[in-house]
Amino acid sequence: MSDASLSIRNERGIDSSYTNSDDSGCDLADLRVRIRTAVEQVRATRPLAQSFTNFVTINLVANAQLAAGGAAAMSFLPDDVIDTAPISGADYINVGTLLPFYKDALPQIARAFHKTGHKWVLDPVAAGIGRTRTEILRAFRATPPTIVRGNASEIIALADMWGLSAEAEPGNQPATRPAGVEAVDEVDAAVEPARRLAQFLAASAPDKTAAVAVSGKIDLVTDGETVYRLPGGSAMMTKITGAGCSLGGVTATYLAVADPLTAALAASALYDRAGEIAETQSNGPGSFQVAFLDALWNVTADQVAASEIHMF
Ligand SMILES: Nc1ncnc2c1ncn2[C@@H]1O[C@H](COP(=O)(O)OP(=O)(O)OP(=O)(O)O)[C@@H](O)[C@H]1O
Ligand SMILES: Cc1ncsc1CCO
Ligand SMILES: [Mg+2]
Repeated sequence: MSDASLSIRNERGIDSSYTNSDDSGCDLADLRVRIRTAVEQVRATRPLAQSFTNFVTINLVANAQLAAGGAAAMSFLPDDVIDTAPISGADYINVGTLLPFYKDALPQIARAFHKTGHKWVLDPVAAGIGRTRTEILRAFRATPPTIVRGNASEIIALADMWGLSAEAEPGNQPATRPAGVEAVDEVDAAVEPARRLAQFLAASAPDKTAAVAVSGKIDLVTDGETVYRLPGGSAMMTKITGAGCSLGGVTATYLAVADPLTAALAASALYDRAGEIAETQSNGPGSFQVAFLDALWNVTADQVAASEIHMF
């Protein structure tokens, strides 16, 4: 694994330092093609990505999926979700606000997805908090998602919970947990947990591919082998609720048309570019959210694909 930093100037001139060769001869050039194709394909084919998500941000998740060019459907009933799965390119499950019946409903849905090899994205919101959430997240270990997307503390807590940290055993209390839904850890602290989680997910996937995405000031995406860092976005994204949740929903939208690594990178890059554009066109959290949805719609596939990506 090389620690050579490979950064490419994007169209907005955010970064101009090349500390490695250019994209030629490395996977990054190919990844950029895959990212651009995923963005274009979503806009051309409007894939459905169904969501079972929290009540706080459900509207933003659906609107962001539509603004990215996809289609949305929200449901909380296992029979609904399982019946719709065949026409949903990938599903999104977010455990932010739980009700008692979810303890049976969510593992039932995950088992059905596992049986059919249906792709899904997990957002382990508030991982480590509460017995019910912990039971649900532990149950997913036997029927894992294709992508896990969360903030650093959630990724660390989930890896601990699944016994994937060097010191952890399944069932032990996680070493860290978020403060409510907010991270208390830096993205860099989640590199190893994210890599181990991605390796675990890939080993259970029918085609042996998976990804983990950790959001923050600099996003991190890994397929278990290579770690990618994507800087950018806007601090205003933390002043609206659901930037992360809707990023998970849009990741599922891209997963409907792309492999897990491409889907996670495309969603992160799309959010970074849209956040930057929205910041220049808004005047506070309310107008930022509106400008952000517009930017998700208007940002070009080339802008997303040209994003600054560092590969480690
Ligand atoms: N300080 C920051 N500067 C720039 N972009 C940021 C910053 N913090 C987060 N982001 C971006 O905001 C989006 C959401 O990430 P965040 O880590 O806030 O998710 P989250 O904690 O799961 O959010 P939520 O649970 O409120 O939906 C990502 O696209 C990320 O890149
Ligand atoms: C604020 C909040 N509370 C439960 S879920 C959620 C959305 C951000 O994760
Ligand atoms: Mg979150």
